[in-house]
Amino acid sequence: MSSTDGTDGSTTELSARGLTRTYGTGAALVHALVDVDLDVRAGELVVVRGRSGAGKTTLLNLLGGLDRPTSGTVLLPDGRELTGLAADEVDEVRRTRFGFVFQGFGLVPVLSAAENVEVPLRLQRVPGPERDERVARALEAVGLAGHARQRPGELSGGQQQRVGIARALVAEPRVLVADEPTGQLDSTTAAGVMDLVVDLVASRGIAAVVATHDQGLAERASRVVTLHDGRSV
Ligand SMILES: Nc1ncnc2c1ncn2[C@@H]1O[C@H](COP(=O)(O)OP(=O)(O)OP(=O)(O)O)[C@@H](O)[C@H]1O
Repeated sequence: MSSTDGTDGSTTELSARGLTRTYGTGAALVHALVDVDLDVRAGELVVVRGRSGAGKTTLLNLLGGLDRPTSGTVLLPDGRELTGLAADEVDEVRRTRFGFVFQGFGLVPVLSAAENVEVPLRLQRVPGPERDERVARALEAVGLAGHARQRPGELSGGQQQRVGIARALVAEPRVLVADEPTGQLDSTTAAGVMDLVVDLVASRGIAAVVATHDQGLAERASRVVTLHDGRSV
């Protein structure tokens, strides 16, 4: 079941209301995120910008169910509140609905590119032959068909992040959450990875939330959210 309340009939994949996250107490209290509302629809690329410490990672972690807000909610299209689910239900939602891409790639160094991409499918207990086929397709989609057997240490930074993107997309998530995915890449390589993200969002109709300082990506976004001291401005 899914709600279709976008003006073009697209599904609202995530709906955040009044998201607030504080850390610490007393004099050490930090207002990392304050009263943020955000809808992310299928086929949309939402870019989150803001200076270091503005709250970008905090927002992405709450949207992706990696952290819980101090107050506020994140609603899923089936009507459930992600922020109100038990830990095992959140894990299930993360496995089946989300793909994550990280600044540091997050690949397992002793596994080949293909084995890294395979991890989410193993977690979902997808049978072996189907896993192989889907991994091959995912690597091909990110332009790495010929690199399946190489380990991360044998790949360039841009290639490693492409493996990270293939891993995020192999289980066909509805939402891609990427926290500064090109933060460790030179500008030319970063542009290639961003092109890939834009293409994949458009061709697969997934929703993407990307925290980045990349001006080029912001210009191609469906929407830009700018955070300042935890507030959307
Ligand atoms: N676990 C934590 N405990 C205490 N304070 C935290 C914690 N995590 C984040 N903060 C604080 O919350 C604020 C927002 O941090 P956040 O990491 O979301 O910012 P950011 O915009 O992602 O920054 P960057 O661009 O440097 O990654 C900062 O003031 C940070 O110091």
